Amino acid sequence: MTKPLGSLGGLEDLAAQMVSIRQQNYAKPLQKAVYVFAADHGVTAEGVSAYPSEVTRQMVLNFLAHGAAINVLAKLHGVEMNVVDVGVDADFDRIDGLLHRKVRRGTRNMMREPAMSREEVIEALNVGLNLADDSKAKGHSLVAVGEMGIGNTTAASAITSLLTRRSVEVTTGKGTGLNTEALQHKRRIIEAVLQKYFGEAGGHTLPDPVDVLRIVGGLEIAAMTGFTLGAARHGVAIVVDGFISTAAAAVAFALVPQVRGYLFAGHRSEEPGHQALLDYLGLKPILTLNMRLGEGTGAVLAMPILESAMCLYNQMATFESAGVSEAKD
Ligand SMILES: Cc1cc2ncn([C@H]3O[C@H](COP(=O)(O)O)[C@@H](O)[C@H]3O)c2cc1C
Ligand SMILES: O=C(O)c1cccnc1
Repeated sequence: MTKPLGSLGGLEDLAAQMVSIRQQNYAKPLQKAVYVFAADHGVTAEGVSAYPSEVTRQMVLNFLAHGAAINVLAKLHGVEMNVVDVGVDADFDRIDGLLHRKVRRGTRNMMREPAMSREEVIEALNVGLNLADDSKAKGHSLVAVGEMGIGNTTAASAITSLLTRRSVEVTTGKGTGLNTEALQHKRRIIEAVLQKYFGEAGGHTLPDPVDVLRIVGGLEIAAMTGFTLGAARHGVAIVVDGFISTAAAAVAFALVPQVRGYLFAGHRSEEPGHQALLDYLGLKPILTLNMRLGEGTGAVLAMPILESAMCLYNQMATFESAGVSEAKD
């Protein structure tokens, strides 16, 4: 193509991965969607978030009223927005525009008992797997995974420590904005949970990934794991967002390593544990904007970059067709 060799840098890597995912369909325009999975967390009873858990319900209503950051970005970039209730602690029975997939009203408090039963975690995984089938049927070819769930950085940090073997100190950050003292408390809670179920330093062998989800995960996290597995199975490119959706993708990768080839990391979150997950997955973030929001915002922001990479690949002239002289040897 009419450019110095390698001059489009990371865009060339993105195009190469996208072509390998899309195979003979690579020249078709991308059809984009974001799935925002929402659920509550029993562990919020331990004081691990700067915000009260009612915010999960309130933000779901805000998504449906188009007022959240993800609504603005999805609209701007032509991305279909889907909001999924997997386990919000509220009754949404008569609300239109929401995908009603509630497994239960929030997880249990992992400090006292496993967050979910075996049946619940399987049901939540199936919510995601089934939505990936629906997404494929709608023709989506590039999907972003986002979430809303007060307390879910605590679940994501516990998952990250168990999968990556990194200390809670390294995998735990301030989430929505804890002060230094509250952050220390959050770390102590996560350490106590890991000690209780997995022994010293999270044990010596890698626990079963589904057990990790069941004990310290979240309903929306399990649904994101299922969605990631399902989209990869259908050969659809997936953009993971921040810390929590990447934790879900890491569980999917621990279950089925082939998932890796379908994943893009939209951005690098400010949550410190995100880097541990990106290292574990071997992913390089497309953007670095010091964001720490979630909802799928970083993933949707990266979609136009992926589209740009594909358009360059598909539309640029070659040296031969444009009559431009190539490099001297
Ligand atoms: C108004 C508001 C909007 C949000 N959108 C995403 N999150 C993000 O913050 C939460 C995780 O942080 P923590 O573990 O500290 O509770 C998740 O809901 C995540 O999506 C939000 C949080 C708030 C308060
Ligand atoms: O990186 C994220 O996704 C994130 C970070 C902090 C709070 N909520 C989400």
